Amino acid sequence: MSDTPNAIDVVDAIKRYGDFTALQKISLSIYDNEFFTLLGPSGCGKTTLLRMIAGFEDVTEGAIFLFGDEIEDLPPNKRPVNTVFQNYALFPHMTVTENVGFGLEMRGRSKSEARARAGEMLELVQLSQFADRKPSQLSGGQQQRVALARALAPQPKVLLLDEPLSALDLKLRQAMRFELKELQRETGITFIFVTHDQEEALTMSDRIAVMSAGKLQQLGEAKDIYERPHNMFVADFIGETNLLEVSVDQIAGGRATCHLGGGHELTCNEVEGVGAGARVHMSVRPERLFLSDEPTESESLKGTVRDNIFVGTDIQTIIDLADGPQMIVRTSNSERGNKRIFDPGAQAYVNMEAEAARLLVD
Ligand SMILES: Nc1ncnc2c1ncn2[C@@H]1O[C@H](COP(=O)(O)OP(=O)(O)OP(=O)(O)O)[C@@H](O)[C@H]1O
Repeated sequence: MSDTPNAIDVVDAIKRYGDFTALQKISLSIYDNEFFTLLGPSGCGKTTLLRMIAGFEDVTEGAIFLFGDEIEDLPPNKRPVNTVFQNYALFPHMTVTENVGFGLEMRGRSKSEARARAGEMLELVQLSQFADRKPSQLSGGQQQRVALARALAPQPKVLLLDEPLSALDLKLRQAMRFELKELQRETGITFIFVTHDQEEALTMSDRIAVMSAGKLQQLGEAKDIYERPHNMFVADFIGETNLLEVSVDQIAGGRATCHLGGGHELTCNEVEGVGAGARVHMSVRPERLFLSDEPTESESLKGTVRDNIFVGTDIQTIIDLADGPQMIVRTSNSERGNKRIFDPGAQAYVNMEAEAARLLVD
């Protein structure tokens, strides 16, 4: 790591509202220039954490540092931080340029300076041709880009984005993901993005903090969180997964030997915190499974195909295991040449490599 201080360090931060603890001793660091996402279901405390960074909420216990300095006593308008909200909050009677320049004038910049900077920002978000329109004459996506331009205009070091895409329809939301990511790269500003949408988080973020019930569940790069979830909550919340209850018999050489309820033996990846004798869940992603009519050299579990569901990009096969619950196998259309699909009622083996099967700490 370089000597550049982290953009944000949250150290043992607790937030209480009366008797209710919204955040339970959260510690995390956000690097400078990073696209960082706080991801979790409604009510998990992501907005609370964002508002504490912005200075709209105080920290009950613990501390938050911005580029190495504690910010406890710094009011929101003195922090080098700006926020983009879900509902844009544009001024309806002002033009696009006036909306973008407004905050600058409030900060004491001259009218002409504010206009010039607004022009640059509108170029950045590719809205120069709409500079003289009123917000009501723009689409939802364009309005959100004006809100972004306005938030970026004062050159914050950190931009906080609170579910900024949730008011947009799906297609626009998907297009805006790339725009936001590009904007972050171009400006080099640290983005802290709040969402409950795991796909949004996976596609945009350098790193993701997964939260639930006021606790940090896991922090890591998107691929890492998807492929190596630490616990049941993360495995279940991010993407789709098969969860099987297993007993751990032995751990050796980075692999765990386990068995299912009916006794069938399986080899899984070893996971820190899980020892021999434990009864835990094993998670395996549906796209890491394949079907065969004979057992293979991989881990093979016998079952009966219940149904095949066509979901556009792939086929979802639901299979009742002889020795356990149902599993879902996903076969992408591009793999259908070399992976078999079985008709409902057929006997088949569900196969997985040991490295795809992951034990979870509950
Ligand atoms: N001012 C407040 N007084 C009391 N409780 C609050 C207050 N603000 C938030 N909470 C509670 O704290 C918890 C976390 O809220 P927060 O808004 O941070 O969740 P969130 O993860 O951002 O959810 P959402 O995605 O629904 O916005 C919730 O249970 C909420 O009801």
